[in-house]
Amino acid sequence: MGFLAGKKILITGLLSDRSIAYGIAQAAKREGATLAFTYVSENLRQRVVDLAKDFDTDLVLPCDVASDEQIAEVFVELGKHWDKLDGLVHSIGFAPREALKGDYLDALSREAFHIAHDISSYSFAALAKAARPMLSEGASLVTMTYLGAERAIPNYNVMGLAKASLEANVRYMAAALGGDRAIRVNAVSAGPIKTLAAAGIANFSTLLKRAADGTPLKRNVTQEEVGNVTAFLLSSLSSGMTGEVVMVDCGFSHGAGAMES
Ligand SMILES: NC(=O)c1ccc[n+]([C@@H]2O[C@H](COP(=O)([O-])OP(=O)(O)OC[C@H]3O[C@@H](n4cnc5c(N)ncnc54)[C@H](O)[C@@H]3O)[C@@H](O)[C@H]2O)c1
Ligand SMILES: Cc1c(CN(C)C(=O)CCc2cnc3c(c2)CCC(=O)N3)oc2ccccc12
Repeated sequence: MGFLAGKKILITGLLSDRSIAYGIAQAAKREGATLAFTYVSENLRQRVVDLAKDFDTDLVLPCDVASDEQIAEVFVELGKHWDKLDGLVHSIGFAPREALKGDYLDALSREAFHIAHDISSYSFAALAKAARPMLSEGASLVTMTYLGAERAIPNYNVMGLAKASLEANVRYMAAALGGDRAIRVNAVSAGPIKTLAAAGIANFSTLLKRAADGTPLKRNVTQEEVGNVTAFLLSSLSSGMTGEVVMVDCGFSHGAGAMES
């Protein structure tokens, strides 16, 4: 019997088999959870339906988090299949590509700031607001953040501000939901991983190598490892944790190597 046996969990952000959401789904399925997924746009539906087959589910719903209607519709539709939701995984981040390269101020615009915060931070609270009526006693919400929230990492730029906002969101959502059915809210801060969101980022391979060399474990973290910690945060094994950001980065952020980078 896995430690997520009988849990009904909605996972957003599944795009490929390299997605962090894919690693999360693998761990959650292994631990006995029943899964549902969302996809951002119609052209990606079949791709996500096919990926969802790896997790024995055909519950795959459209959700562009820029749309309040689509967010609301997710939980109306989900409510037709599940009477309660035990877990929600927010694995969504986006800023206009041109904002993630070069000098922070040169790359910054009001629109890039707005989009990054809307899609990468507000969306987590928006999903929680819409899910709230169907969340079970002891339900757990988890989002994905990055060290760029705390440190000025070259090129991460306005995404760092959005992740800082997301981490504050975790604390305020935990405060709002804790007294209400003991619903918990936490974040996993993952080290760099070569996913589609990382593709096309200038010098990403250098960043990966530097991260591996700079960590106590001398390697990069994997989707599976992020998935295992996320599954733990989704389960009652983490019942004493809420409002927390957990580093899953092979020790990079606390290791001596971080000073050299
Ligand atoms: N890859 C890394 O190095 C890394 C490290 C730490 C944190 N993260 C975070 O992990 C999360 C998942 O990213 P990933 O690395 O798995 O890449 P990914 O490209 O596999 O996933 C990103 C997801 O965001 C979704 N998305 C983008 N805009 C959206 C919108 N408007 N509505 C709904 N969904 C939207 C995409 O469809 C995709 O599924 C992101 O929050 C990212 O910031 C990634
Ligand atoms: C690590 C790291 C990542 C991975 N990571 C933690 C992320 O959070 C990915 C963020 C991201 C957000 N928006 C977009 C893209 C990536 C690329 C495609 C696009 O058009 N928009 O992205 C970086 C960008 C610059 C520097 C480091 C990194």
